[in-house]
Amino acid sequence: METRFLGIPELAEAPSVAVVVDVMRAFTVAAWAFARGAEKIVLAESPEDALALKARHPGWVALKDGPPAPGFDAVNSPGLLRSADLAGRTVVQKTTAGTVGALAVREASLVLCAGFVVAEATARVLRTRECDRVTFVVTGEGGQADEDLACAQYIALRATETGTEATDFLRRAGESRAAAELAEGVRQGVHPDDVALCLELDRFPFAMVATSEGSLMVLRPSMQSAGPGR
Ligand SMILES: O=C(O)[C@H](CS(=O)(=O)O)OP(=O)(O)O
Ligand SMILES: [Mg+2]
Repeated sequence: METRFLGIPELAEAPSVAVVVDVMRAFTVAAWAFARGAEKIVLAESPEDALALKARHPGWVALKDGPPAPGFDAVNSPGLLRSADLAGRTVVQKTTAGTVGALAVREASLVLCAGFVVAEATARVLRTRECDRVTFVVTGEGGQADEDLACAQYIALRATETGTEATDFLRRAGESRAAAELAEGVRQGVHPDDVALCLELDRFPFAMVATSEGSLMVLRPSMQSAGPGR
C-alpha cells in the first residue's frame, strides 16, 4: 500500500482514498456519538452553517468545539458526550480541524474518518478493499499534530501488518501538544477524561465513512466483518 501523510493545507487534488485523522477530539467524539445511538453526523462548514441546519431540522443536535455556545447543544468532548442519549438522532458537528479535513477531501471516492478508538476497524476497511494508494490527512496543526500523525502511521501499518504493536504510537499521542493542552485546561469544552478516552485503542468495532448526500457531507458508522484469520 502506497501512503501519503498530508496536512490540510497540502491537499492539492482530491485523493482516491482518504483517511482523515483527528484523535483529539473530533473523530473520537464522532465515534462516541454513534456509540450513544446517533444515526448520522452531518459535517458542517461553519458554526453558522451548523446553526442554519439545526434551524431547518429542530430535532438535530448541534455540536461544536470550544466552550458551550448559544444555539449549540453539545461540545466536542468525548467525556461529556459519553452519557448523552443520542438514539436515532442526527448530530451536526463543526470543529477546528477534523470536520475541516473531511470536507477538504469530499471528492474522494472513499473517505474514512478515524482516531485510535476505531483504528483496527479503519485498517480493516483498507485491507478488505485492497486500497493500494491511501492519503492520510493529518488534521491538526497544519499536518504536524503528533497525535494525528502517530494514529495515521499506526493505521497505515496495521492495514498491511495486522500484528503491529500500538504502544509507541499511543505514547506519542499521549505526549502530544493537544494532550497537554487538554490536560492543562488550555482548550475549552473539556472533560478530565478526554485524553484517556481519545487514547482508547479499538474502543469501537465500526469504521466511520463519510459520503456526500446531496449538498451535505454525512458520516455514518460502517461494520465490516473481520474475515477469516483476522
Ligand atoms: O476540540 C478540539 O479538541 C479541537 C479544537 S481546539 O484545538 O480545542 O480549539 O478541534 P478538533 O477539530 O477536534 O481538533
Ligand atoms: Mg484535533
